Amino acid sequence: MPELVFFSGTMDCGKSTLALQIEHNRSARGLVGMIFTRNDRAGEGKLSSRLGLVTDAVEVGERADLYAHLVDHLSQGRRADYVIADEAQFLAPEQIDQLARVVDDLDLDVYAFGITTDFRSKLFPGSQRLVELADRVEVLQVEALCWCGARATHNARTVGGVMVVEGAQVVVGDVTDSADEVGYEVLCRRHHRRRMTASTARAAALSPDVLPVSSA
Ligand SMILES: Nc1ncnc2c1ncn2[C@@H]1O[C@H](COP(=O)(O)OP(=O)(O)O)[C@@H](O)[C@H]1O
Ligand SMILES: Cc1cn([C@H]2C[C@H](O)[C@@H](COP(=O)(O)O)O2)c(=O)[nH]c1=O
Repeated sequence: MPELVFFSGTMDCGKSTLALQIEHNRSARGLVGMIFTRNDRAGEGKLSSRLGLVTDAVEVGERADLYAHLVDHLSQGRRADYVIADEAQFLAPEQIDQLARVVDDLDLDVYAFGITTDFRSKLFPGSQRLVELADRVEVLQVEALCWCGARATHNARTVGGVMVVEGAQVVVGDVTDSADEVGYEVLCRRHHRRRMTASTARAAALSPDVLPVSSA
């Protein structure tokens, strides 16, 4: 039975790498994938991993109909044996419904990859719809780690290493600690709640005046 699978995790946990591996293994056996993405850091129409691999992909516009795109593609006599959708958190809920229809009506497996929650730990609308509709939600096995060593479960947005909690939901960026630009850092829930990034923790450790963090 074809499935809609949502591979979810924090930033930097290997989602795009896994997407590229799935693509590689299937294409090595002669299968042809339809690869969708939206707002990849490497630029329009790219699916890229931090390990340096990159492949071409169809850039999904805000109003694109993914089901119609596949029907058009197939009715032109072109092949698609499975579908990959990276950065799926950026898709609209209707586009996730279209992916579910691809599974049910076109009998294709759809593998969607994305972060579940934003920098405020709120669900992205696309990810919410995936959790609602997916046959399976898979958490990636390679753990991203918080600076404290615990499993990272949350994404923080930073400016100069300092966590911010206000701003637009979508700001394309990387897990970097840049002085002025927006960056991201993965944290465990405890340190996300306390707004404690690696650099604020370092600063606190160096300050003799700091009191232990309360349990509040
Ligand atoms: N230099 C490196 N050596 C080994 N692994 C790396 C290196 N750089 C990144 N990685 C791995 O790649 C992962 C990020 O992969 P990527 O597919 O870009 O993540 P995601 O799509 O989830 O944001 C990191 O968690 C790490 O496991
Ligand atoms: C937390 C969060 C992230 N983003 C952006 C930043 C990146 O461009 C992508 C995630 O890509 P990755 O391959 O999973 O690292 O999402 C955002 O726009 N808003 C956020 O709150």
